[in-house]
Amino acid sequence: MSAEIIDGKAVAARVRADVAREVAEFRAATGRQPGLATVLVGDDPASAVYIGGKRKACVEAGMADLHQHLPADTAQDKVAALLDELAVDPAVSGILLQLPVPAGLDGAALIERIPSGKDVDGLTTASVGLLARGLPGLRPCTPSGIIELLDAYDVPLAGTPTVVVGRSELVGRPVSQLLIARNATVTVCHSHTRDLAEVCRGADVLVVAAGRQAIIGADAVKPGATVIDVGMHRTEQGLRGDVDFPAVREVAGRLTPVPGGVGPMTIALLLRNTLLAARAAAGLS
Ligand SMILES: Nc1nc(=O)c2c([nH]1)NC[C@@H]1CN(c3ccc(C(=O)N[C@@H](CCC(=O)O)C(=O)O)cc3)C=[N+]21
Repeated sequence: MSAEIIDGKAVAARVRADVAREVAEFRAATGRQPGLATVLVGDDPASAVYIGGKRKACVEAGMADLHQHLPADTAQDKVAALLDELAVDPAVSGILLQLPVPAGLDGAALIERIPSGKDVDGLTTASVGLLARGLPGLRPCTPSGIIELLDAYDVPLAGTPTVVVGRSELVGRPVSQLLIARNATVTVCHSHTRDLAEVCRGADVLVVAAGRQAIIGADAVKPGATVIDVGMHRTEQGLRGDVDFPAVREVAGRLTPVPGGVGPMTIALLLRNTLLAARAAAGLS
């Protein structure tokens, strides 16, 4: 039996269409336009491609594209000063500092300049704290995109044995917390985990965000499990994930592809967060 392939592109298109409709309603009700300030420092080609995708999606959703590009050799205090300007600019609903920043800049310190109300990446210490506390706030885009995908396919989470592979700040930790908030029974694995495959085989939902190509093979997947692959590796054969797709496809019940799985959801949830930030700033809920 071959797994059902989870269509992240289709679910993301639905989310984006919903956001576009709600942006139009917001503009009609308030006379204001939500705006996203993407900040790119330097000319890393991969970052330029990602930022391009985010800006295009932003315009398609009816929001203002307030992109800022700084040269790679910009000093820390100059980047900080730009972020401080954006923080108080009423036209800016959300700020996204593209990571990684060039060597020599302290990305973590720069992220902290973003006020939590404009933190559409959900990466500031304030946003992380709100998530940990279960208080309202902007949630990181990739983790919320994963939850949205699971919901779109009616994957039950309450009480479900769920394994997350990876404990990064960007994905592993926050997705674990979102899953706990949905009453999943969550186990977090990482580079120190003993017998990774055996732990993973206990999961009905397996989220793989290890950053290592093909770390999850068929031996690590319970027959019928739902497998979410967050990995992204550029290889000579094309984009690949953290999951050995052809092998796991024969065991899993549902599986996300790379590309076309989690990636498009990240952008869709960034748009949703920008709309939520604009609404909160306008005093709407
Ligand atoms: N502050 C910050 N926030 C981010 O959210 C952030 C970041 N920095 N730095 C880089 C990573 C990467 N990221 C992706 C977004 C969309 C796709 C995406 O749409 N991928 C498509 C295809 C992409 C392709 O073909 O190259 C897919 O998987 O189908 C991928 C990766 C956001 N990131």
